Amino acid sequence: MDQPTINVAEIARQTLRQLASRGLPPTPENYAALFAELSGSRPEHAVSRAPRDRTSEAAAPAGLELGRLVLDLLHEWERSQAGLSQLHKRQALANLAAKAPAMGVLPWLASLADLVQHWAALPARQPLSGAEPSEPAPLDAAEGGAAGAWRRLWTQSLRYGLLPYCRDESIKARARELLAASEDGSADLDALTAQARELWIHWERVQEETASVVEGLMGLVDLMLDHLVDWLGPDDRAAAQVQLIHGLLHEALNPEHIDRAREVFKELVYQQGVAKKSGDDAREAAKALISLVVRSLAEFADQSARTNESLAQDLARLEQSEDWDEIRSIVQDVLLRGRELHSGSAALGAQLEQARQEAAAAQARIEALEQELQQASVKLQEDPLTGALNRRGLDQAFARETARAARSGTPLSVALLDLDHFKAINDHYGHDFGDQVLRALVDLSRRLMRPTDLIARIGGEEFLILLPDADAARAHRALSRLLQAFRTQRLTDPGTGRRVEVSFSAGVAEWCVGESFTHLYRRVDAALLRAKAAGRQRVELAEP
Ligand SMILES: Nc1nc2c(ncn2[C@@H]2O[C@H](COP(=O)(O)OP(=O)(O)OP(=O)(O)O)[C@@H](O)[C@H]2O)c(=O)[nH]1
Repeated sequence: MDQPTINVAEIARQTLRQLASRGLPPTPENYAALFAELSGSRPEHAVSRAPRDRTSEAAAPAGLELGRLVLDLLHEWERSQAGLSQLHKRQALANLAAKAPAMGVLPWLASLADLVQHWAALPARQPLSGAEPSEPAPLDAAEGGAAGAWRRLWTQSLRYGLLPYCRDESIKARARELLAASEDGSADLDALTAQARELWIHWERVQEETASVVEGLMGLVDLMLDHLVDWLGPDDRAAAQVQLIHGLLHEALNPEHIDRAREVFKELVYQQGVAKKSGDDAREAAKALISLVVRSLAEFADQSARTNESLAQDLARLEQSEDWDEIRSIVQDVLLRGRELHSGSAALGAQLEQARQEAAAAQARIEALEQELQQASVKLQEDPLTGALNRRGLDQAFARETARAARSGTPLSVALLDLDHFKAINDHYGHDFGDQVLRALVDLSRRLMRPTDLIARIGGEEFLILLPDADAARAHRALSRLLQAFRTQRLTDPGTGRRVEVSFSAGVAEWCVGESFTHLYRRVDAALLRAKAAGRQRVELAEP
């Protein structure tokens, strides 16, 4: 026979009505018993007809005591069991709740009791190493919850923000450990916090160590560079390069400066290598020449000693000889020895001349090599379009000139120039004409300014001029003259043949002893900006 379909919600409503109409206390036991009665299932508990009192709960039938169950559930919910995450617990309860409508209250409560019993049977989770032995505060790992979002944020920060940048293996290992623990949804929050705290303390210590290593290395580099200048001797160029490296490393320790310092150093090492090779070659050639001369002189002396001895014998023979034929033969011998001596010295002369020529050729080769090196080094420092110094050349010139100015106590000024409306000139007359303007400025500055002044192209249409032995006022006058000449020079429009007037704006500053290039540039750039803002075609003095 078919079982009638039970409407659980309707029975639940009827149960509540019955509880009220029978005047029963609304205890879970009474509700469960009445529910069973109405639904036709076997009543597990007798309905307590007495008004609710404290003893009635204690007297609830064995097997399922709701109060106990609730307390146990609470306890197990808060406890951290080994191998059981909060997420698992939440899911288990959610699953059970979903089954409630189909199960009936008592079987459902029995399942809940089973579940709680299962949790209670699990041993407590061990706290993570380093954690304080305190009551664990579980991490709420529910995927959609705020705690879950925080956990994801935290683990992502560790994974993508910290781990890839850990150079120190010990930090990396600790961060990995912490990441693994954080990703395990069952991790205890207090333990994680303690572990994270340890990581940051360790991180701080490693950073401090790294900083002190860098500081120590910088001290060492300083010491080495100082002594390098002494070791290199009176080589102005090399000393300027060393000074440049020094300055670069002291301005700001960033990869760009370190790269530039490394390049300058490589060039210095190369130049010193070539200089040493040239020195070695010259020494070898001189040694060969001297040894040849000594050998030849010894041979000559030997030969002349032998000749002298023979001559002495001939003379003795001559003094004693009375026979004309013998005398004639002695004279012939003497003449022969004289010729031998002469030809020996002539051969020696030829040998010496050949050795001299070889030494001269070696010397010429060395000079040519040095000249090539010099030219290659100059090319490396030149802007190919205008022939002005490039940034690299300027760095070296700045190091050299500031060293010279500091040594001699003479002033040094710089001017920063920027062509006016150069974009419009390019757009209107074409890029080739623009290039011509750039070259014209460099040529003019070389013709008009002192031979010791140096012009460098440091940007598209930006130039920097170094003016040794010029204070700010003098530099200002020099730049104003250059501007005037630049504006009035003949530059013709390639299309119409008409004269085109071009100009520049400039800032001028006098270098203060010890001032870095960056600082000086900032001052002179501010003056240039003022010149632009004031209408262009002018030279402005920088603030001290
Ligand atoms: N012909 C040529 N033009 C260059 C070169 N390098 C940079 N330029 C141009 O220089 C122009 C610089 O323009 P802007 O920075 O706007 O400056 P500007 O037009 O001179 O304006 P102001 O400086 O404010 O007077 C750009 O059009 C660049 O294309 C180069 O080597 N040759």
